[in-house]
Amino acid sequence: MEATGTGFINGGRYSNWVISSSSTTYHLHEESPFHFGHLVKMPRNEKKKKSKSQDFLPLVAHSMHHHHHQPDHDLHHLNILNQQHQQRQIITTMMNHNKGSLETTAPMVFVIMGVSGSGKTTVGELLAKTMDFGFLDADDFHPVANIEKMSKGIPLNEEDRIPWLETLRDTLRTKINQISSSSNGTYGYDADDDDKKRKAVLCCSALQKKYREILRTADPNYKPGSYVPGRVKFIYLETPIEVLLNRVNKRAAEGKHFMPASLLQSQLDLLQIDNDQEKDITVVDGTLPPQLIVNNIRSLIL
Ligand SMILES: Nc1ncnc2c1ncn2[C@@H]1O[C@H](COP(=O)(O)OP(=O)(O)OP(=O)(O)O)[C@@H](O)[C@H]1O
Ligand SMILES: O=C(O)[C@H](O)[C@@H](O)[C@H](O)[C@H](O)CO
Repeated sequence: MEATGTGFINGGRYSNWVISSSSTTYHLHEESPFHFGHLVKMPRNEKKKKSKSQDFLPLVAHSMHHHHHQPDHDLHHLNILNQQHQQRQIITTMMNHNKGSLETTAPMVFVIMGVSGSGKTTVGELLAKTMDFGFLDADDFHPVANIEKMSKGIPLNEEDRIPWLETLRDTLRTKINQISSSSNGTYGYDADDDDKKRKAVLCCSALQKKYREILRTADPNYKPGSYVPGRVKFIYLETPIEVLLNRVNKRAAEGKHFMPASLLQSQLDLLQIDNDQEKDITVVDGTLPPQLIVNNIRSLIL
């Protein structure tokens, strides 16, 4: 992902900032009467036109707005850290436009996703440890029947997955509500509070777009079907089949995991990534050593 400024930060207002990932380009723009920003995909021809005026000044830009009616909710910032010419990191709190009010949408839950063997647990645990985030493994939320089914080499179907995903959604929602409410309004030290404030990493296959949509709705402000980046963020571990087969065969031979290697193909068949619409998916190279993957995740989205 990289930030390309095609405009300027002007007295706390931004205009024409372009944020792009390899496959998608978004355009932050203003809408009157309030200066809220939201993300819209920029048409390709506009992308070309704009690129002439791109300005790669190394900068730390910070923009904040207060909406005069609801100061607490109308805060929004855009932080852009340009480190080197080629390597830019974006830390951005995206805006949600919801009936005229603004909400901050800093990610609170990071879903590490991908097929079996892509390294979700390995990377997720390391990320959580490094960032001092909480750690959740979706496998721990499967009913016994699902685990038994997979152990027998039978892929789960929709009826098996939906209730499981709904349980995960509810768990994430509790987490998001805890973080939101513990960050303000309380005084004095509460031993539980530190834990409640911690963001979370969830490892979950989340293979299909509709499955991810269930997890997105853990964010109480997420409007289903809108695909506006919210508090749930996805990180996809992209790993080629040869590497996956190697890993799951090795794991099966060691008898370390309930998931047989034979189920990998069924997972690959289901895998669906809609980068065009799903702006909240960050793709990382899953073949690197775990520590490097974690570094990449941190530099891309944290
Ligand atoms: N980046 C990596 N480099 C090398 N080996 C890895 C990497 N990530 C994971 N592995 C190895 O691959 C195997 C699968 O990893 P892991 O259990 O983390 O994957 P997973 O996506 O959580 O799988 P599942 O969905 O089946 O639980 C393990 O043996 C692990 O040690
Ligand atoms: O959706 C699914 O088919 C399952 O969740 C699987 O992805 C397993 O849980 C996981 O891969 C094994 O650890």
